Amino acid sequence: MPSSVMPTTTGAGGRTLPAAVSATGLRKSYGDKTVLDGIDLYIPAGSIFALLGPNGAGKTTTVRILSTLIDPDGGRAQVAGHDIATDPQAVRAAIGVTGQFSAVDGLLTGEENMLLMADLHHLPGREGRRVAAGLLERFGLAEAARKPAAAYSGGMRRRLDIAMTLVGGPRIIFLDEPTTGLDPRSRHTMWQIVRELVAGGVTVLLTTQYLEEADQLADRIAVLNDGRIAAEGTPEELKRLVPGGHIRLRFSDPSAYRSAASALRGADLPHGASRKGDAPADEALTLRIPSDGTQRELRSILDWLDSAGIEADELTVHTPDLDDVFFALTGGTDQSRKAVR
Ligand SMILES: Nc1ncnc2c1ncn2[C@@H]1O[C@H](COP(=O)(O)OP(=O)(O)OP(=O)(O)O)[C@@H](O)[C@H]1O
Repeated sequence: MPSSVMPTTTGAGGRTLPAAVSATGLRKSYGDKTVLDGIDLYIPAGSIFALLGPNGAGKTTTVRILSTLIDPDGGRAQVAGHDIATDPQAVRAAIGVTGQFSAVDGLLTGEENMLLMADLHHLPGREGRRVAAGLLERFGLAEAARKPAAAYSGGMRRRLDIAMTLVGGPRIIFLDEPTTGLDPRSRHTMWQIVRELVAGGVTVLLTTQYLEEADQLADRIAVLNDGRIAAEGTPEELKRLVPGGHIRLRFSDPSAYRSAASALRGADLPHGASRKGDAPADEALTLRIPSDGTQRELRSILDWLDSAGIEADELTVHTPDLDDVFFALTGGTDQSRKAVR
């Protein structure tokens, strides 16, 4: 395939989706330590893809390979339609990368940092100033633009870092742990920034140790563990991989609750739900019916509720959260669970 042709796949409705990033069989070892043991990735243009994994899983190594900072020992990858091995310059021209170690120079002001990037991208002076001012404004840094970046908070530095990445107008952005160490407010601001980037047509590959972050942002998630992709899919698909989903019925009338609970005990529900469905003794008057969360099962449970004359005041579907998935897939201990949160 010529290096300028983007690989494609057939998406929903038979549409052909161009890949912003595609990789097959990426391998990397340091000495006798295998860091990546054959990674395949497919990231459609205009989407957010999260590489989720514990410390040392190989996330940064993957980003460094895809951004041509290091060579893989094996496998192939294309970024923006360019082969990382044969056309690294074109790859670099198409991407922006912000890493765990930021490019921000603390001695320079925010504005000076931006203008330096504009210079690096050979923007003429006036155009450079216009782009810099626009991005500083967009990222809420206009007021602090004349202050040295060393005086910025962690969240401001991270925003400046992304603003600097955007000076060259990249169509694909790699964000390596963009919110590690940020407080909840700054993390939410960063999430909003990522969403806006993608709304503007940019493709984002982000690495994260935070399950909630992947859940909030990503169209698709790959769980990286021990140098391999343990599972890949939409957040909802991943959550369906592990048990723990249920339908919750809440009643306000205690007698309706009691009769529903007794009907449920004798019921023959899908998914073996009936016997376990008689929820905890419950002051909140709720019943839980185990469910895999699929449309088919939900429909049959609703049909059964109708036929049994059960009408709850509230019905909610609970899928297992990514915590459940992550620890099922990575075999994490309580110790690593703490480290990952
Ligand atoms: N240059 C190197 N030399 C030797 N080992 C390395 C090198 N770079 C990475 N490693 C090792 O490769 C493994 C994966 O590292 P990587 O930084 O890709 O993980 P990560 O998933 O990004 O983890 P973290 O969340 O801690 O950043 C680690 O065990 C690390 O020590």
